[in-house]
Amino acid sequence: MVSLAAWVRDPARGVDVRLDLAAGETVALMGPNGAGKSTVLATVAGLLRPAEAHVRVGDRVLAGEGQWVPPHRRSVALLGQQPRLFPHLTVRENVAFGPRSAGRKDADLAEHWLDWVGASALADRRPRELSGGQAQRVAIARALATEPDVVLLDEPLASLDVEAVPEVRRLLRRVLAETTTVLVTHDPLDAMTLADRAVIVEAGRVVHEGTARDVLTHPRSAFGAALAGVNLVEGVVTGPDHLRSPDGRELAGTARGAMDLGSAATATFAPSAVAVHRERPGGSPRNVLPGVVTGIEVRGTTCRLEISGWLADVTTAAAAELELEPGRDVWMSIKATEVRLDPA
Ligand SMILES: Nc1ncnc2c1ncn2[C@@H]1O[C@H](COP(=O)(O)OP(=O)(O)OP(=O)(O)O)[C@@H](O)[C@H]1O
Repeated sequence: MVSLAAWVRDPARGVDVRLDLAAGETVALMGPNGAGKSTVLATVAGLLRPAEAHVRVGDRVLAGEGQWVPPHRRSVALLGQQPRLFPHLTVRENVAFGPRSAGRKDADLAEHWLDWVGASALADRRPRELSGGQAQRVAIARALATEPDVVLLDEPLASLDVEAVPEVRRLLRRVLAETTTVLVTHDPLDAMTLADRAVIVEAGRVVHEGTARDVLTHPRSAFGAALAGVNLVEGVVTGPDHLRSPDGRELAGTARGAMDLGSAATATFAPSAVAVHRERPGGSPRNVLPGVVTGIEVRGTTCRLEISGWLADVTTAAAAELELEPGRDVWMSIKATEVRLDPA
């Protein structure tokens, strides 16, 4: 196994990111939409040639120092959300394509990798005759059949049906164990369970890197906090147990350290601590704040809502009953005991 070092600088896209992976390491590359993740992967794969790129795999220079190695000679496999199999070729021919282009006539190679992903029985089918999970397994076989030094996975589970995810995830775990891999994912659980390290990029820059657990449990950015499933509000101390966010929202919480009036602090609270109402709730000592629903993600029996920048988890039944939809005005209530205040 070999190391990967990449420095991608693309002023046109506002991207300036360095990645260093030890041989065999798996790094989860995470960040909001437009942060630059795909730009980094495409550059390493040789599909994009930004203003400046230095890419080294082991002791081979793929980009920089006057070199630009074309994609098919990089020994770098990129697997995206969509399997992108050739529609007119059978599954076997799809898997054999990479090694054949590289001059390897070894017919057993395709069979070997199809077997490895548990897709031997599908060898004579065309891509249109495959389910999403099957097609992604074949795409993994096709990527591995070239025996790449580096594997780049761009949200490989994102477009799969929920039922197909566990099997493909299991397969990916085996891939990761055998190669140097960059995994772009939005799923904190995948980052924690599949990756050795996580690198968070925001607006084209690395803002945090470390073990996945550390990055996700001690988030340094609103994105990291949202990933970890925690609301993180940065603000100013306005009372012994109070914080005001830059947009003027006041939160009462439980202080975990000395809170000096006027100093910076953060409030963190779980999405499950947020109750959502159509009408302004009265009564008990709670934080009661108005908001607008900006996002809804159904996750089985629960529903993750984004309400004016904060995350709230409600049951799917409750979301239906409240007729929640993007644009809807709602009220959030959060118990002060559920809001943790930390001096910055
Ligand atoms: N073909 C292009 N030409 C110019 N700018 C682009 C192009 N594609 C993307 N960009 C810009 O480059 C920046 C980085 O985009 P990139 O696709 O790398 O982000 P990303 O982190 O992969 O996002 P996502 O999670 O949405 O896939 C963004 O500002 C984007 O608008």
